[in-house]
Parts: sequence; C-alpha cells; structure tokens
Amino acid sequence: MMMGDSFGSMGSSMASLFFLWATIQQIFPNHLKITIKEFLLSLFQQLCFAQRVSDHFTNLFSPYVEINFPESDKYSFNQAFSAIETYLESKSTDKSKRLRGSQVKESKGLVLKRNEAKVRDVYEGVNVWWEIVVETDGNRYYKLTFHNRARSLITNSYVKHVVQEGKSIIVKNKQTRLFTNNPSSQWVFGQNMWRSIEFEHPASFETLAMDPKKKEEILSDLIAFSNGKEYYKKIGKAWKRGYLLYGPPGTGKSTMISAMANLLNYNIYDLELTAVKNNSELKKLLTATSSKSIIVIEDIDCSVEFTGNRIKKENSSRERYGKEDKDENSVTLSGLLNFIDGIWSACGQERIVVFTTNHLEKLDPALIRRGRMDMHIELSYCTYEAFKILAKNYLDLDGDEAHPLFREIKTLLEETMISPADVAENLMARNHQINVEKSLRLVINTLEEKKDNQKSQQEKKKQKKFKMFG
Ligand SMILES: Nc1ncnc2c1ncn2[C@@H]1O[C@H](COP(=O)(O)OP(=O)(O)OP(=O)(O)O)[C@@H](O)[C@H]1O
Ligand SMILES: [Mg+2]
Repeated sequence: MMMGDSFGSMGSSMASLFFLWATIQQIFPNHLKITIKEFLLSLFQQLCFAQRVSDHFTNLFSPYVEINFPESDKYSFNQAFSAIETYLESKSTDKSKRLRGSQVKESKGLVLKRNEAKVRDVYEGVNVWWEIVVETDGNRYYKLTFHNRARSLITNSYVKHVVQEGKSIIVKNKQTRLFTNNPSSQWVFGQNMWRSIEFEHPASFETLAMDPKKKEEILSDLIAFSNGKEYYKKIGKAWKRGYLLYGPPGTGKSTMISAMANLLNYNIYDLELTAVKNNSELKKLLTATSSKSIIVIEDIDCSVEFTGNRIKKENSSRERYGKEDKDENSVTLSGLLNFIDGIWSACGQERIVVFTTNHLEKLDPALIRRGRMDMHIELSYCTYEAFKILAKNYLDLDGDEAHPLFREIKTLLEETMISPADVAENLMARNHQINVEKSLRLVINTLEEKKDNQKSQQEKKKQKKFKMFG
C-alpha cells in the first residue's frame, strides 16, 4: 500500500523526466545533445533523489504507522518475534499460495503453515499488514503497518493479542523433552548439566486407572495452577506447586507424572539425586531448569539423606571426604527445602515439583508437612473403579458391568491387594489379538493366587504375634 504509493510517485517522476528530455531534444536539437546513456544515468540519479524526497514526504504525510519487531534485541532473542512468526504462520492457510509443511510433534501430524513475506490481518474490522524484512546484514524484523486511526486499538490490544496467541500456539506445539542430570564431572563451564531426549509417552489422565473423583480433583488442580499466573502474583507467592505421589510399586506414580507433562505440555526434569554431590550442585542444576517444567525426584525415600537415616549418612559422608562441613559433601534436606520453599524462585516460574515414594512413613516430616508439598496423592491398589478404566483401555469394555465376569472380579478386588500394573499385565493383548474372555480369566486367576498368598501371609503374621505375646 505504501510501497504502491512510492512506486507511483517513482513512475510519474520517470515519465516527467522522459517528457522533459524529449522536449529539450526537440527545442534545442543542436545545442543540448544528450546521449541516451547519459540520459539514463542522469535519470537514475534523479530517480534516487526523487525517491528519497518522495519517501520523506510519504512518511511525513502518510496516515500509516509502522512498528518494527526485531528478531534480536541487544544480543538477546526477542521472544515477541517468534510469537509473531508463529501467529502469522497459523493464520488461515485457505487462500495462501505459499505454504510450508512441518511436523513439530509426531503425534500431531503434518502441519501446513503460511510461508509468505507479507500477510494482511484483520482485527476488529481494522486492516493491518505484516511484512518480514531482511536487512543486508542478515538481521530480520517484522514490520507492522496500520492506519493511524487505529493506533490505540493496535498498540493497546492487537499487539498483545498477537503475542499471546503466538505464545499459546508455541506451547501447544512444543515438543516436550525429558531431561536427566549429568554428573558434575561432565559439566563444561556450566553447560551440559542436563541431557535430554524427546518425550513421547502416551500416558494421559483419561487412561490413568484411579478413582474418578480423585482424578478430577488432581486435573482441576493442575489446570488451575497452569492458569494461575495472575493469582500467584496477586498473593505474592512463587508460581510453583508441589505434589507428593505415594503408594506401592506399580500403582501409576510414574505414569501420572507422564500424564501431567502431556496435559500441560511441560518438560520433565528427572533429577537423579545419587549423581548430585552437594547442595551447591543441586542449586546449579535446579536453576538451570526452564519454566513450564516438572522437576521429579523419584523414590525420595531411597535418598538416605531425607529419611530417618540422616545422621548415619552424615557420618559416612564425613568419612568418605574427610571433611567436617556436611553441606559441601552431600545434598541435604535443607538444600532441597530451600528450593521447594521458593528461595530460588527468582530463577524461574511455573514449575511443578513432584516427589514419589513407596514408603510415606520413612520420609522426614519436614519434607512432607502441609504447605511444602501442596498435594499428597495416594496411588493405591487397584479398585473396581480403576479396573473398569483398565478394561476400557485394554479390552474396549465400557460400562459398570460390561462383561458377566466383572462381578466376580469386583468381589475379588475388594478382598485382594493387586497393583494396576499387575492387572494391566493380564489384560495386555497377546500378539495384538484382543481376547476378552481369556484376559478376564487371567485377571481372575492372578487375583485368586494373590488372595491365597495374602491370606497365608496374614495367617503367618498372626501366628508370630501369638507366639510373641502368648
Ligand atoms: N493407575 C494406573 N493406570 C494405568 N496404568 C497403570 C496404572 N498403574 C500402573 N499402570 C501400568 O503399570 C505400569 C507401571 O506403572 P508405574 O511405573 O506408573 O508405577 P509406579 O507407581 O511408578 O511404580 P514404582 O513405585 O515401582 O515406580 C505402567 O506402565 C502402566 O502400564
Ligand atoms: Mg515409578
């Protein structure tokens, strides 16, 4: 539009110059001889001058306003640039003739994106034009042009809308990654602390077998957390949330962490504490994690420091390093608590901390006191409610009594402790052939076996007690 104006004025300057030359040639055929080459050179010089003057006047009187969004801003990446890029790429591709195919996530299929240097957008009935400009030194910026009339609408709300929309598309399409910490011997100048791989786990809350009410409660807690930026700011608390998942092996603790990551599109930082030498290393590792992430410490009871064996561990660490200062030689409970309590909150926001344990009773009370871990989630042995979810996942059986054998399984589940992992193992199709009857019979057999074992173990315990006190 403005470019069109410039070209128009350029064309009219050229025509008038050519007309001038022809007139001069006719009036003074013998006095002022200019060759066509000289004329073109002069024309070019005139043109450049005319263009500069025209640009100047166009800018001076143009009713249009421009805003530039450079890709980098003083050596740092301008995040608004990538948000704008994503937003523009996502604009309707129906009429676009230049498209780019890309795949950000295997599960999300091929995505067609707009691939044009200039894009027109309409916001609340107002036209705006975006153009990607590449300077001679390779620097890029997005130029936004709009009519001065819409100045306050565009600067106050449209730009904000574009950046927010772009960022949310980035989050949606983000390929989540699973990070694991490297031992400090492999760190190079504060780099290489974490190694990562693409995270492609199919776990979801939908397929997670647990009490539906409890599941709903956790889901809404997670969603409220992820939308809670303003709320956390208002109450003056770091935007973090801690979950303690506890329960016997195979009840879905790790599966739930994967489901959380998939739900929120967060990265997972799986912190292996045995590879961390001391609090200082722990601090460096944690500060190197990005926001929108889940920091996981699995089997926290196995990190001896945090259990009743703390004193024992301190002594042994002193022996190992021959030094007195325990903080220098080991990760301590207080080091970890500092992180949870948000002392290092300045180094990142929107983070979830998850601890898992098989033995809640072994943990130091300081670690699990309310307020520190916001939610304690018990993942228990398989209930009938959980079984129904597994039957739906594995056998496509949907409903309260979707199969006559369900009733028997229900009674057995009430009397037997079996993990969802053990039930799932029996429901798993052999050679991808679902055999409902056979799978359910297998579940019943396993349940009966476990029931007998558990009964005889209880008997033995009773006899032992009887002998001790009797
Ligand atoms: N609640 C559940 N819902 C659906 N599948 C489950 C559930 N619990 C376990 N499973 C199945 O069992 C497998 C093992 O479960 P998972 O690793 O999540 O258990 P865990 O509680 O982390 O065990 P551990 O304490 O040994 O680490 C999973 O891959 C999943 O297939
Ligand atoms: Mg686990």
